[in-house]
Order: sequence, then structure tokens, then C-alpha cells
Amino acid sequence: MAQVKICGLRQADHIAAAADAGARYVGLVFFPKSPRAVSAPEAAALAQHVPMGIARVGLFVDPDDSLLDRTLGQVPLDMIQLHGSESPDRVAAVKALTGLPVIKAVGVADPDDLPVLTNYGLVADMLLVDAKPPREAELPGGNGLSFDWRLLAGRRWLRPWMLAGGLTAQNVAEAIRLTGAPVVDVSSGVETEPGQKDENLIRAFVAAANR
Ligand SMILES: O=C(O)c1ccccc1N[C@@H]1O[C@H](COP(=O)(O)O)[C@@H](O)[C@H]1O
Repeated sequence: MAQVKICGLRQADHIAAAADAGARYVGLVFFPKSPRAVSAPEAAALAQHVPMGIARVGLFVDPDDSLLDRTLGQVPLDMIQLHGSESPDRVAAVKALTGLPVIKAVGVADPDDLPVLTNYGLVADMLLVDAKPPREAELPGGNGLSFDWRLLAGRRWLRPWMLAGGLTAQNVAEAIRLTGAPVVDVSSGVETEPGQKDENLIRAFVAAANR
């Protein structure tokens, strides 16, 4: 059984479905290139629909201070997810600037990618282990690609962590079994097309992760 984050929500009814199914984190994407991107006013409206006890995570890709300031001035967020090439120093700076816990995403393709997680574990509040995006990918995440989960078997870091990358209701139980992930994060695996979440897929994913 793992906790669940549903990322890239853009509709109040999908937030309600995620909450009702038992998700513990919901993600709002502030990256204009993403098909899941929301504006700050849209996110502020959506945030009102998130029940107490569920963390509102703002996803950013290499944000500058002004984007963070402007967004946080309008949207009540509980955590920041950094999904770009932010250095450990930048992670620390974002924590200091926003006063919020930071989740740092790291792309993994082979064993050489794992030591980086130890470095980020010194500064981030939570680690997010995702598939490494292919060179030609437009997005650094949210591509529905998974990686060899056996790379993570028996691994432990200084911080809590979540697993992401190509997870679906069909494969999430196996991913949890192989990695021991305490939290799983999904975006495209609960969509019918890029950016279009589906309530039944959300419910099926949370049920499968909680089984
Ligand atoms: O979801 C997006 O559009 C996105 C854009 C830019 C960076 C990250 C993004 N999503 C994150 O990517 C992973 C994996 O998503 P998927 O389930 O494979 O589609 C997840 O952490 C999302 O939060």
C-alpha cells in the first residue's frame, strides 16, 4: 500500500475524484509547455476544491524567483515540486524563498544516476524518482515513460521519496512491490489523452496503489 499523488489536475471534479478515492497529494502544473499547465488564477480556483489534509503541490521546471513569487502570491500551495535541472543549491534557495517543503525530481535510467539522489537528499524535503526523459522529449516529465524499477530495489535515501514515470493502474502494484515506494505519482497514466484526466482511471489507480 502506497500513498498517491495525482499530478496535472485541471478540473474541480477530477480533484474531487482524487480526494474521494484517497489521494494524499494533488499536483498543479506551472509549466506552460505542458498540456496540463494551469494559469495562476485557474490554480487558485482549483486549490479551493482541495480538502484539508491533501497537499497541494505546485510543479515548476527551472522557475525563476519572480515566477515563484507571482504564483505563490495568488495560489495557496503546500509544497513545491522542482522537475527541471535545478542544482542542490537552487533547491535550497527555493526552499528559503518560498518557505515551503520542496520535492526534487531526479531522472533515472541506469545505476550511474542513483548517487545524485543522495546529494539532493541533503537539501530537498522529498525526492521524486522519475524516468529520465529522452533527448527529443518536449517535457522533462509527464511523458508516460517508466524505467527499470529493479534499479531501486533495496535503495534507501535520507529523505522520504516518491516513484513516478509511466505508472498506471495496471502496473503500479508491481512497481510498489519491486521498489518499496511509499508514495507513487501519476499524470499521463490516468488520462485518456495528454492533459485529459479521467475520473475512472484516477479511482482505479488509487485503488490499485492502496491494494
Ligand atoms: O505532467 C506534466 O505535464 C509534467 C511536465 C513537466 C515536468 C513534469 C511533469 N509531470 C511529472 O512527471 C512525472 C511522470 O509523469 P507520468 O505519470 O509518466 O506522466 C510525474 O512526477 C509528474 O508529476
